[in-house]
Amino acid sequence: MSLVSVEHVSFAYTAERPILDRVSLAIAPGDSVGLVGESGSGKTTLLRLLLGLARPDSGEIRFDGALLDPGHRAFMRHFRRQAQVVFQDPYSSLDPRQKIFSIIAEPLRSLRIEGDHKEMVAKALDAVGLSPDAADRYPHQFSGGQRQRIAIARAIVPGPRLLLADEAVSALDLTTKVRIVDLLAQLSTSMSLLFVSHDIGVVAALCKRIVILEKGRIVEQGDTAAVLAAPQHPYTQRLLASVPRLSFKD
Ligand SMILES: Nc1ncnc2c1ncn2[C@@H]1O[C@H](COP(=O)(O)OP(=O)(O)OP(=O)(O)O)[C@@H](O)[C@H]1O
Repeated sequence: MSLVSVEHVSFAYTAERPILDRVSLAIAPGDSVGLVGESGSGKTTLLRLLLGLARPDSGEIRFDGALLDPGHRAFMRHFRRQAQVVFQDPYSSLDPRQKIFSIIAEPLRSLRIEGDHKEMVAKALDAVGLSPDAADRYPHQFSGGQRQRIAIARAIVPGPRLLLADEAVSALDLTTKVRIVDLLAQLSTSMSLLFVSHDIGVVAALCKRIVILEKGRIVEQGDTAAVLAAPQHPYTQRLLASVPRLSFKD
């Protein structure tokens, strides 16, 4: 069974303009899926629906077989522990007044997860390649790449089964980007990953499957290497033509 299934989902912010049009995709346990499309294609909107921050106008989203219903409080509490998100900007996503321990432990507090928070935070820091003493410092004492590691640690600390990443490496310089992609690749062996990006090259390096979104419609999806080796849709061909060199995930 799929961990996430999106079936014929449509959504509009205003009546005049549909943003998502009958979108269907599935994420299996252990899958890494790249959602690619140009700016304005609806990637973040789909992510918002997947997080239960908005409700589809039609169609449905299921998590582990159960309907994702933003109005169902008990379900949403369970769901929030299972699905965590990392955003693009490692500067604005961390509260500058809080120490790293408090930032990473936040989901443990808000989700009322019991246990030794110190130990859980230390494990999360270790998983993202930061030393335990990072816990006592403040965000301004870290580089952009390190801040993104902290944001990832905060996302994985409750032990999610699904990690959603929205342009999570787009703001980073090339070397840092490669390191964070490596970290996400490593994490994707123990959880499902939905990686939203306009950068098809990064998706090729990280994701087993790729979904191409154009103006709110999925125009192509499948095994990343297969889709990128022989793109069927002109939009995918155009996106690919703008990337000079790709290395495929095997
Ligand atoms: N709150 C909103 N109210 C009205 N329109 C919105 C809202 N949020 C997004 N939109 C519109 O929906 C469309 C899709 O936006 P979305 O952010 O989902 O695209 P995207 O593919 O994530 O783009 P980007 O890569 O630039 O972030 C855009 O045309 C945007 O202007």
